[in-house]
Amino acid sequence: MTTPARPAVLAQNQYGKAENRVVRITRDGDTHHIKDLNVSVALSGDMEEVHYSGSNANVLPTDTTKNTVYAFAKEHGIESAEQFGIHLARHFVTSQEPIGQARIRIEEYSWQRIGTPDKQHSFAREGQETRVTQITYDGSSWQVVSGLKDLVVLNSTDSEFWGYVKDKYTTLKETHDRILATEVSARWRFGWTDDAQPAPDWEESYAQVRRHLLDAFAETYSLSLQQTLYQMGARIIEHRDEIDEVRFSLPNKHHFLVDLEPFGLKNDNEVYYAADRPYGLIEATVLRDGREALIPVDLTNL
Ligand SMILES: O=c1[nH]c(=O)c2[nH]c(=O)[nH]c2[nH]1
Repeated sequence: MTTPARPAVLAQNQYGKAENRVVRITRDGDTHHIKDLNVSVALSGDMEEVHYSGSNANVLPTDTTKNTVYAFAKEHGIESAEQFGIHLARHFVTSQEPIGQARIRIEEYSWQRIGTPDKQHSFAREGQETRVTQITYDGSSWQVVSGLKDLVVLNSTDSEFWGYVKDKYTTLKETHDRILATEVSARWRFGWTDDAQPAPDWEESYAQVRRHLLDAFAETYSLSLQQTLYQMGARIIEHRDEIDEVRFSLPNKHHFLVDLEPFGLKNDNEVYYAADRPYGLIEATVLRDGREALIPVDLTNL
């Protein structure tokens, strides 16, 4: 029997439970460890019928995907966000015939120990960045893209901006000493794609990539945020063999010198107005030479 022609055909589709908030405590005697994740599951595969006719025969309920996240937190623990995402993706693809691909996105919120050394069960939520990862698995090949967002950094000197194009609308004054500040959103893609290769040490990798990124921001004498961006990416590519690609989205958090002359005061790079908008938005990918750029251009969707 041939299927009737349809004027409207189903294209890309995925489904799953988004934003499963899971907190896992591991008790090592009196020393407790905490992992705090927000896990989103998106499954795709042979899902035409549920859309066309409403048959749910191939549909693993999103409620089940939620339960799986919590059950896996108990059964397998959460060694790292990446490892946990890999476990989940492998499970959905290998246990359900109609599911051809799983995408697991995870945000991780970090907690710092507080309290006395004899009581290792109190924590304060760290106000800095959110760690993120996205795991995609199609039954044979992995893609792991990790990163961070909302990491605000500032250099109070060693930043200049001059020598730029000037047309009839240009009013910006050249500067040889300015504040450079940004809220880093970065994603890095691992070269690891195959179960046959040893997987990276995900926790160590995150710590080292973050360190190189921050060191490069702090140590670069900047002639533009674009130059600083490239230095941050290059430092990661040069020091971390497991990473093939880094993408940044860097809002330039402008700090404008306030004119204090009306008050008879000299402003010698001391008092700034921190503008929140509009902001320059500097975005680029830094790639290991010879590799393909695969991280999406728009990081707000990742
Ligand atoms: O680092 C900068 N890059 C720019 O492209 C730019 N444009 C601008 O107005 N200020 C800055 N700063």
